[in-house]
Amino acid sequence: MEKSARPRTALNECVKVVVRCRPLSEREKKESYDEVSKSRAELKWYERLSTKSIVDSKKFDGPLQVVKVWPERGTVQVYNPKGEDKLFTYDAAYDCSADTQTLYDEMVRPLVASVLDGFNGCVFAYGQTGTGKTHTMEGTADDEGVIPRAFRHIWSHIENNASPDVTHLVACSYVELYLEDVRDLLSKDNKKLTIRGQELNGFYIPEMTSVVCKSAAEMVRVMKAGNRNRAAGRTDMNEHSSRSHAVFLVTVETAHRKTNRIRVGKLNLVDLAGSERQRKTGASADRLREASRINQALSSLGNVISALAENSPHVPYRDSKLTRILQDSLGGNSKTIMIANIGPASYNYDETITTLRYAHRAKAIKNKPVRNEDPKDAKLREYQAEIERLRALIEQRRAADGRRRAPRPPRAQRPAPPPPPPPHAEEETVSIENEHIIAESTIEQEKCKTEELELQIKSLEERLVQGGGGKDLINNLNESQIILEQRNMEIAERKKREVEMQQKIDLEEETTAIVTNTFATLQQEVDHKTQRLKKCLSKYASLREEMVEQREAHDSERREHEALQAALIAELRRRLLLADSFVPEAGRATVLRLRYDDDSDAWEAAAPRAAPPAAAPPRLRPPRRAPLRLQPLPLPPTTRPYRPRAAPQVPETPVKKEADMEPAPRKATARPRAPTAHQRLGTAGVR
Ligand SMILES: Nc1ncnc2c1ncn2[C@@H]1O[C@H](COP(=O)(O)OP(=O)(O)OP(=O)(O)O)[C@@H](O)[C@H]1O
Repeated sequence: MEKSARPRTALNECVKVVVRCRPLSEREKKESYDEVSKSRAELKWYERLSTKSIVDSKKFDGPLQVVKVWPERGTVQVYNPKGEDKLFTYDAAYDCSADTQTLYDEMVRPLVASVLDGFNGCVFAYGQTGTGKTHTMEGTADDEGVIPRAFRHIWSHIENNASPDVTHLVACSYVELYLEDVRDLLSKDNKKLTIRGQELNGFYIPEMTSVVCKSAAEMVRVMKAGNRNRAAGRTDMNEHSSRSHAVFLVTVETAHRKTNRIRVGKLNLVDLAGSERQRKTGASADRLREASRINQALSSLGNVISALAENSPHVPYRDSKLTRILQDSLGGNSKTIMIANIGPASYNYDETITTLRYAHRAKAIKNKPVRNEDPKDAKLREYQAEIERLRALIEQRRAADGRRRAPRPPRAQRPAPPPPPPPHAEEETVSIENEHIIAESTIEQEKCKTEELELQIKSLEERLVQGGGGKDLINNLNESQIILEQRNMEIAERKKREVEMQQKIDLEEETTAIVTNTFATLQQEVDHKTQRLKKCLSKYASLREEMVEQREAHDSERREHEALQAALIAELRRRLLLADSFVPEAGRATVLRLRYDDDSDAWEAAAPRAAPPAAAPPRLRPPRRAPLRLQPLPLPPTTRPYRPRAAPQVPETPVKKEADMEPAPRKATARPRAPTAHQRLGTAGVR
């Protein structure tokens, strides 16, 4: 077996993080701000920024832009109304003047090139709603997005590398995750799909539709067809908001005849739904439900990013379907780019800071990309085997057909049949004719089947792209363009490295100065150290401030979750009461019961309780009598106090011996009993 020229495993590779800031939208520009309606934070901003000559303090139109991007350093600065500005550094940062072409050439192109070389790749756009995720991934008529650019890149590569020894197969799938349901956007009825697999071996979606494409234009058509099925809606933040997470999967298989090897690269292009604060969401219950699910999935994604960044032993991939789908892209076998989209307006300050923090954390995630060579599930191998099988079948059929059609030996050479009985001569002629007809129809059928097989082979071969080795002028032009773009990218990379080096040098110089500095006077030393102490104190203060902010953000998020949950339960209760839980005969509503459904991972209303059976006629009981109370009767004043009467004198009987004694009858031995209270009272009453 020929040894691969390049290593199969790339070194552990960190997730690359890019920040893109969109311009102020037309709506934002139109919003008029006067001094009265300005929030206190906004006024603070104005004060601070006007002292820095960033804004004109007399001009109060439109929200403030509080984000400043330094593309040459990959740094994003956010003006902070409370204290020091916040600075975040990434692999690249683009301001509102940058187009998607620049972003693609500098960051995404190398990743797609790796996919064409058999690696897995993922580009995902993350950010608050309305910050330009769909704009970046899908693009517009004027500015094509990352996805169609990747299609063109793939096909220009295939055309440029066309050779009879190389065969390609390109297939696309498109799924969306809406309210925790995975749906196939390329199937007729948007059927629901199941994610299978385990955390150890990876998750996969076995039943999703896979469409084989033969050009970039065909892939764009597939994407547009899927987009028509995608859940979208209007929110207060975005006219056309994506309400689902969408994953476009491109699989590129390349077979090399000489090496007899197949490389399979998979590219996940993900447009996440935007996170949205409840207070900024439209109030409808469906919107609340959507927003709650979107935020839930995004917070699971945040937890996975945090766990990976902190090298935690447990990464909660299983918490949501989104994190299951993205498992390989985050900490697995993939090269990944995260595009964090932000808006520049001051009223989105909190969301912008949250996005930037997540993006900063994602920089620490290490992936382990491996080139996929000769995987078992390569479709190309399946197709090639099927073509071989069909060809062999056709050969067999042709051979059999040849034997059937071979000229029959002349009658003289044939063994003489036994002489037929003369009366059946006519019957025999008919049977021979029938035999002939049957044989001919069989031959016809066989011919049809062979043609069918040939058509099958043709359709299979059509799916595979095999170049004839001729590169035309346009392809050459494309190739030189690609080379030029790669050179530009290398220059940008070098510049970035220079900046990084400069930062490191500055840091080193600062530390060595402490050690090597010699001070002429004691005062000089005191001044220097005071300055350093001040710096340390301000750093400490900013870290504390960040901690407090994070806690506040966490608390407010929790409060929002709770409020959202309460709103959803109230809505559910209202609907159920209206719909079917009211039992008119009983004249009262049944008790609402909620149960937690593990499959859908949600609270659901349990089936309403059946109406109570018609009330049975009441059993008639005798009326309860008042308890008998015995009252002492008042005694007449002349009555003497009661004294029991003395027992009557009974004459003494002679004592018998024990042996002679017979059991005396009870009555005879009955002792006089003390009178009962009743008797006593009764007697008293009579007296
Ligand atoms: N870089 C940009 N340049 C110009 N316009 C932009 C840019 N980014 C976004 N926009 C515009 O901002 C609006 C919102 O963008 P988009 O729909 O892509 O946001 P989103 O993040 O996908 O929102 P959601 O999460 O709600 O789907 C669109 O009108 C889009 O054209």
